[in-house]
Formats: sequence, structure tokens, C-alpha cells
Amino acid sequence: MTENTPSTHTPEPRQVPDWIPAFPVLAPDSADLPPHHDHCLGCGPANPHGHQLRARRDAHGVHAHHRFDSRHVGAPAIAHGGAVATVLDELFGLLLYTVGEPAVTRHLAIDYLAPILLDTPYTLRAHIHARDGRKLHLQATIENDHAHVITTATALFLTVDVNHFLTHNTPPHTDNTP
Ligand SMILES: CCCCCCCC/C=C\CCCCCCCC(=O)SCCNC(=O)CCNC(=O)[C@H](O)C(C)(C)COP(=O)(O)OP(=O)(O)OC[C@H]1O[C@@H](n2cnc3c(N)ncnc32)[C@H](O)[C@@H]1OP(=O)(O)O
Repeated sequence: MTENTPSTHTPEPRQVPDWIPAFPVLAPDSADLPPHHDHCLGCGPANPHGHQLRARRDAHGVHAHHRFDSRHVGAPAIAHGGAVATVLDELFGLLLYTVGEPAVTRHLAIDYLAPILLDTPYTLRAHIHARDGRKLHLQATIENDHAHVITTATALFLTVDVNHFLTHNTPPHTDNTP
């Protein structure tokens, strides 16, 4: 087949991963929410590079108790802002257990009000501020052990069909011409 011959290869349909249909809407008094899947960067117990975040539902949304460690260092003794963003994104991902539909991050905004120290306990909370069709407007905070809010975050998650996870979507406005 020459470079210009159109490909007639039809890719094998990918199977729906077990972890997608397995997501239930969990009761507010549930124990730790299950990880999205074992290797998830934010919550997977089998990912040695991950944050292994554990969260629970509560009356408002979800909360978690979490410590960053030396793997997440930015400035000495301070958590890297990207690591903090990962954990907040993950907390929002776990908040989806209150929604019952798959959704993904479209927009994430964070105010780092004070440094987050390594090996220090923090409480993270997230809730759904509003829903408008597919748009989930989410809010989160990180508090230190004096109940001072030191990080705030907002996110827009958009609900997606399961096919989102089965196809590699091309961005709608990508122009690859040189
Ligand atoms: C029973 C099930 C229960 C729960 C299930 C849980 C499932 C768990 C899922 C996953 C677990 C994995 C672990 C989670 C980890 C944490 C989450 C992540 O890190 S996710 C990865 C990072 N995110 C991406 O990779 C997305 C990449 N982006 C996309 O694929 C697309 O952009 C997508 C699908 C998000 C949206 O594309 P479009 O084409 O469908 O949507 P358009 O038309 O562009 O926008 C829809 C509406 O939103 C508005 N919109 C878009 N951006 C906006 C913005 N910044 N502000 C306000 N509105 C905005 C638009 O104006 C439009 O509004 P109008 O419908 O016209 O009213």
C-alpha cells in the first residue's frame, strides 16, 4: 500500500472497560469511595506514582483527608502546585459518584492562598455548585488542621457518553496542515 492509498483497515471495536459501567451512585454514608480504577493517578491503589486519594461522601458532596509527600515536592518542603491540582481534579472526579454519569474536566481553576506543606494533614472538600445540562459547576477547598482554607478550586466538568473513553477524539479545531 502506498502512502496515498486510503487505509481500508477497520479498527477493532474497543471493549468498555470494567470500571466505567461499574460506577454506582453511592449513598452519603458510604465508606471510602472506590478508586476509578487500580492505576488511576489520583486514586488508584496500584499506582506507585499516584496520590492514592481516598474520599468519602457526606451531606454536601465528598471530603478527603490527605497528606502530600516527598514525591510531590516543588519548593523545598512545599507541595508542587501541579500535584495539588492533580489531587483537586481527582477529588472532583470522585465527586462524580454523587452524579451517576461519567464526566470529564473541561476547566479547572485554582487559587493557591498559602503553601501546602509536605507530610502535613489537610482536609479536602468538594461539592456540586450547580448543574446546567451537561455542565457540572464544581467547587472545592483545602483546609489546614486549623480549619483555615488555604486553597480553593472551581471546575467545569462536562458529562460524556461512554464512547468518550473508547475513542481518541480529535480536537474540533485542530489544523495539522504545515
Ligand atoms: C454511572 C457513572 C457515574 C460516574 C462515572 C465516573 C466516570 C469517571 C470518569 C473518569 C475517571 C477518570 C479519572 C478522573 C480524573 C479526574 C477528571 C479528569 O482528569 S478527566 C481528564 C481531563 N479532561 C479531558 O481529557 C477532557 C478533554 N476534553 C474533551 O474531551 C472535550 O472538550 C469535552 C468532551 C470535555 C467537551 O467537548 P464537547 O464537544 O462535548 O463539548 P462543547 O460543545 O465544547 O462544550 C459543551 C458546553 O460547555 C460549554 N463550555 C465549554 N467550555 C466552557 C468553559 N470553560 N466555561 C463555560 N462553559 C464552557 C460550551 O459552551 C457548551 O455549552 P452549550 O452546550 O453550547 O450551552
